[in-house]
Amino acid sequence: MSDSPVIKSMRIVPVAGYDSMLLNIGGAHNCYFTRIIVILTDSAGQTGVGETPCHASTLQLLEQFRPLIEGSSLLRLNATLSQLFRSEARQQQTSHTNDIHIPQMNPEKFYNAAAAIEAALLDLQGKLFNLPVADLLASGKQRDRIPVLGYLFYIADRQRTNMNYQSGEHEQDGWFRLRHEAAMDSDAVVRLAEAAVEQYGFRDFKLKGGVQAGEVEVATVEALLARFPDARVTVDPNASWSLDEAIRFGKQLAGKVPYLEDPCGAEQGYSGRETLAEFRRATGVPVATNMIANDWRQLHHALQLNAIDIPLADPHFWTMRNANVVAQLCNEWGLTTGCHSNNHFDISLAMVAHLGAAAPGDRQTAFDTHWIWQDGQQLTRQPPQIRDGYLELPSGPGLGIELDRDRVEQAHALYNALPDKNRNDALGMQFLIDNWRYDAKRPSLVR
Ligand SMILES: O=C([O-])C(=O)C[C@H](O)[C@@H](O)C(=O)[O-]
Ligand SMILES: [Mg+2]
Repeated sequence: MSDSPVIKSMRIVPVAGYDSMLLNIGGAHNCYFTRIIVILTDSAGQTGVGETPCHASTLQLLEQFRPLIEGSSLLRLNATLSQLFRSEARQQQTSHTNDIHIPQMNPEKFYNAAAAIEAALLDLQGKLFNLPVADLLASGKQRDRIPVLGYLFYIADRQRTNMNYQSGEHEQDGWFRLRHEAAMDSDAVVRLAEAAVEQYGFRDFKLKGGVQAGEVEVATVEALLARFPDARVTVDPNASWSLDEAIRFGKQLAGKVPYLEDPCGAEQGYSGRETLAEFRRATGVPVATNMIANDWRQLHHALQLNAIDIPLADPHFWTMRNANVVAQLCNEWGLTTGCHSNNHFDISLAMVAHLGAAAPGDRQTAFDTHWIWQDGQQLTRQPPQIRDGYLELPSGPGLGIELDRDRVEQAHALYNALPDKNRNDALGMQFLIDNWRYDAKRPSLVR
């Protein structure tokens, strides 16, 4: 024990990358997305890494946790993380919001910070024991490849903005070119899906909804199903449909989609958990959520109401270990395991791969990942690969990835050069619609 490695230093590195003009209820993704990389170095000279969404308050929290992490024993990871969870910062941030997809309104910075630290510690422990992180999660490694879905978006015309969206014009035809081009109708989204299948072999798709009128988005789902009759296709309108609309669209799609994600939310004095329970009863369509079951207390209420079938436990919102516990509960209680995602680099991709690899049982729906929008901007030497619709678990101990230090420094320099460092999806949207403002109950183009 006295020889066990000790954490010598914690480096907190905000980084930025490029994104397409992807539409959601919160507006249009900026041309830049930001993340935080935590790099721990231990007394044996090993490094462990974690990644999490970036926000100024998350950076502050990570700084606050530095004295707890530096000097801690790697073998006492449980005690260190327990201390973190007992900290005042967590007590102050227990409130959760439905606006989880609008990061500037998301108060879960404690979890974001804890998730990055926990992942980096697990990476180090894995290296110490020569085990993959999946084997350090309570259920242990169950598989080597994880089904993931093609996350499709309507894409706005970047040329209508003066923002620094990348063009992809130097790319050959195919996914890497198309992902930068406007895609505002079903035909264009089907073309995107075709290119994504060609590149990654997906059999599952999710359309990010909450953008156009519900009828239009349902028609896009049907167009995808017509083109890929054997695929599993769903839509996530981020609770922008009313309960009545959700039931109407749910009945239309019943039997055709494996689940609907947050089809409705809080309205007229009823909570999102209550309206989703009514939606399930009325339609029989399974419900996935990343909006109303994001901590133990919310999950408990959601399950008591029979409101959901698939908690999309994102390791960045729960931490990897807690998300694995959710997966264990899903397995024991007849629910389905899934995972939410935002734009991310390949360290998060590895975190998600290990989480999926450790989920027990076979009721696992294809995990979300936004990686296809960032593929090519890796911060590691050999990013995990998506082939044939599966994310392959990297081999090697820990998370199985090796940082590319040059690329990390470049991404850090890009972050430092950004004028506005916190995410604001209203900005791009205002080029499309004057004075556009977020409205939780209206798709972003319905104004
Ligand atoms: O509700 C969800 O699935 C998300 O939060 C995903 C986000 O909407 C993501 O697509 C984004 O960040 O725009
Ligand atoms: Mg969602």
